[in-house]
Amino acid sequence: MAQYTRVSGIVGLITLQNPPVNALSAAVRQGIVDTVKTALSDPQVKSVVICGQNGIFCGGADIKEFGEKMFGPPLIPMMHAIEAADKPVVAAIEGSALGGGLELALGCHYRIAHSKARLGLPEVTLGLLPAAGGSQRLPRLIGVPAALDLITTGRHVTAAEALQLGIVDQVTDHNTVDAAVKFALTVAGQSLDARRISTRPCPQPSDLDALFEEAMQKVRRSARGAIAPVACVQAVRAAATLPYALGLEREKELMATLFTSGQARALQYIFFAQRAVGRWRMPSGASWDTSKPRPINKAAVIGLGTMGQGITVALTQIGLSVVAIETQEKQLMKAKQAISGMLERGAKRRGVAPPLDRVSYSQNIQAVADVDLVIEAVFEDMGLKMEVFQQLSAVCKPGTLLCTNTSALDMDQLASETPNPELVVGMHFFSPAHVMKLLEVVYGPRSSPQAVATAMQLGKKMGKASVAVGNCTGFVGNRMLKLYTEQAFFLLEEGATPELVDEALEEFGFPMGVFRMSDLAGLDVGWRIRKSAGLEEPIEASGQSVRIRNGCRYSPIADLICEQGRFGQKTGSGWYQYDAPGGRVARSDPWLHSFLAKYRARHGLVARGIDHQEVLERCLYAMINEGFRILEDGIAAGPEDIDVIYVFGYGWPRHRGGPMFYASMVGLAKVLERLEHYHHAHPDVPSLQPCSLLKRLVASGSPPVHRWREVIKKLHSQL
Ligand SMILES: C[C@H](O)[C@H](C)C(=O)SCCNC(=O)CCNC(=O)[C@H](O)C(C)(C)COP(=O)([O-])OP(=O)([O-])OC[C@H]1O[C@@H](n2cnc3c(N)ncnc32)[C@H](O)[C@@H]1OP(=O)([O-])[O-]
Repeated sequence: MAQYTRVSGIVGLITLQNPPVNALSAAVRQGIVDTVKTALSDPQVKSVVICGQNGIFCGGADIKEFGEKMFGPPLIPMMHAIEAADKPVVAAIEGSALGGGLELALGCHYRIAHSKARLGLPEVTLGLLPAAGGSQRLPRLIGVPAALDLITTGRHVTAAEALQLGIVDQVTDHNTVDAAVKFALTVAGQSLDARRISTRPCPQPSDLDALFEEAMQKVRRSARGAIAPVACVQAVRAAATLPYALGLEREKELMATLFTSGQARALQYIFFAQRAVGRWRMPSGASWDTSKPRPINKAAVIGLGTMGQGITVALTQIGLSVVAIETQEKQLMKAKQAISGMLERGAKRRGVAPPLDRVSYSQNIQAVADVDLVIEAVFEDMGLKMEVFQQLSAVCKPGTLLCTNTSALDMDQLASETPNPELVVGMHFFSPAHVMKLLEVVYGPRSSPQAVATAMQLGKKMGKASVAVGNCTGFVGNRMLKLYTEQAFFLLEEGATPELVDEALEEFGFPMGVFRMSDLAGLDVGWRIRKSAGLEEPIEASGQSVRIRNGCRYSPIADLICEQGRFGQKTGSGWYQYDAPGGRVARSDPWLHSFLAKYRARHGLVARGIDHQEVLERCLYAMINEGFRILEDGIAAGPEDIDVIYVFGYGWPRHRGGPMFYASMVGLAKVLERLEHYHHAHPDVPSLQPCSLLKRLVASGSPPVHRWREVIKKLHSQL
């Protein structure tokens, strides 16, 4: 829908109306076509202004229409009609002008933006490219290098940067529509030839081939198998080498290769999943729209190790006053320096003053008496954490929310240490806490919906992808990761090498394979968790094989190399070799290969050929199977929760949508068949036994992923 009015006597004002972001749905496109025609044929009108309702210009094409049959006027002729107009058309940009929204503005003759506006062509983040002339007009307006940067990254630019790049003609701090109407009055009757961007020649970079070669190498390196960034480079190249009309044809061709691709569907699924997880629901029925968060003005962080420091920075950067507690003086001094450094660097990037005065430091837990929320981030030891929660219960004012950053321990056991377990939730950050986007908000059986609502809102304010999950060992992310890693260890026993496993996973799109990631994180972390889970080597006298734990197959390989002091990068060797402790470059290690050969010989294991397909099926399907168990247990409310956790916290390649979406793309029947195949081959590995929810979904015809919540709900209602 688009509304037409005449203002200031001679200016036709067209207002896009499609809340919340004025997306270019079929109805909006029809509205634009009609109102532009009205304005151009209205003799009284000398110039036109296009703006958006509710302080936002336009969020682009309507992504919700992508899966459906397209109807209504197409975008490109609509943009051409505006550009070809014989009256100046001015875009009044407030809030956002993104994707088709910016392309609409590029079809106009002038662009006025509010100083807080954000502009960009983020189509690549949806597995697409700017397909309404944007890949042809933007290079003509701002040059090839700048256009390549914006189109291949999809990043949003501020109004100030848009002015500097030449995307907009004016920036205002006042009412943008008024400014645009005033501007439209001044350009009425002026020639528009030079303002029609598509008619301009594209500025030619000095060495075009070298520039595009470098751009293509750059996107191929960072894309990790994503196809849209490559197509974006090809589209911009068309702008630099072809006349506009032929370039537009090329843009259309390339878009056709992307539009129906699995990657585009995966990326658009994640776009909506990221928004869906904000509409959280607990098994009790309490949910985001029935639970009011508490206001949080002052917070505290207990324990200033790496995680505590990052959490302090994340809280301070959103304007909270933070009390940072560390009992060890030396560590406190070290942390103070690190936190100040992170705050200064963050402030410099945002061009603001560093909020150092918002953090106060103390060794005395009494200092948290007047805060609204506490996040405990001390060493991962239950005894120590229980002590801290006892102290907090004694010190904190009534109603203070007590949160733990534990990554695997039972947060409900900690709640038992307080008189108000309803005020206890987990806030599981990922390292570095002020950078990583994921936050698992963990609720126990006694956590109040208000406590969950407060933690979720705080997460959103910190710019986190916050996901509400139930309390269990490892919550969602680490619980699934355990099965992924376990299969990788079994594959080593059966003949694989760390290199082969990592190669397969990195080819799939993970930034790092399981063994390189483990060397980065430190093998001792996993070793400590396995020990605290009682998985130490059985007493020889027990006669139990070292490769059996609790009656199930177990691989002690990682424990054995930890016993050698090989903890990964930090010790200079782990699954790979490094030049020195702290080295970053992983090199194959002959010692480890001979260790594996001796290990297999000692346990009578015969190495066999293992290909990439088996690595993916074993590691990913075991993880996915556990994902179905998590849904069955109600620990996660829907597949979107699991997929957002893996994409934003565990490096799952975004263009593959997340483990559960990937399973739906592969086909649930295929995943079930392969799991049954591997479980038959490895009956002593219960995690390979297909989950009943998976079987139920296959039996009910493998419904699409967005319909799984219904099946799960029905399942839970029958339980
Ligand atoms: C031809 C052309 O070349 C091509 C092919 C294209 O143009 S492809 C499209 C390119 N455009 C984009 O990539 C921009 C995508 N949107 C955003 O980045 C953000 O939304 C925002 C604009 C910066 C606002 O952020 P926000 O934080 O204030 O609100 P929100 O929670 O994100 O969004 C509020 C609600 O609006 C929904 N929504 C947002 N953008 C939408 C869009 N383009 N289409 C449909 N729905 C959209 C969103 O799902 C949510 O719904 P619900 O969850 O409430 O039901």
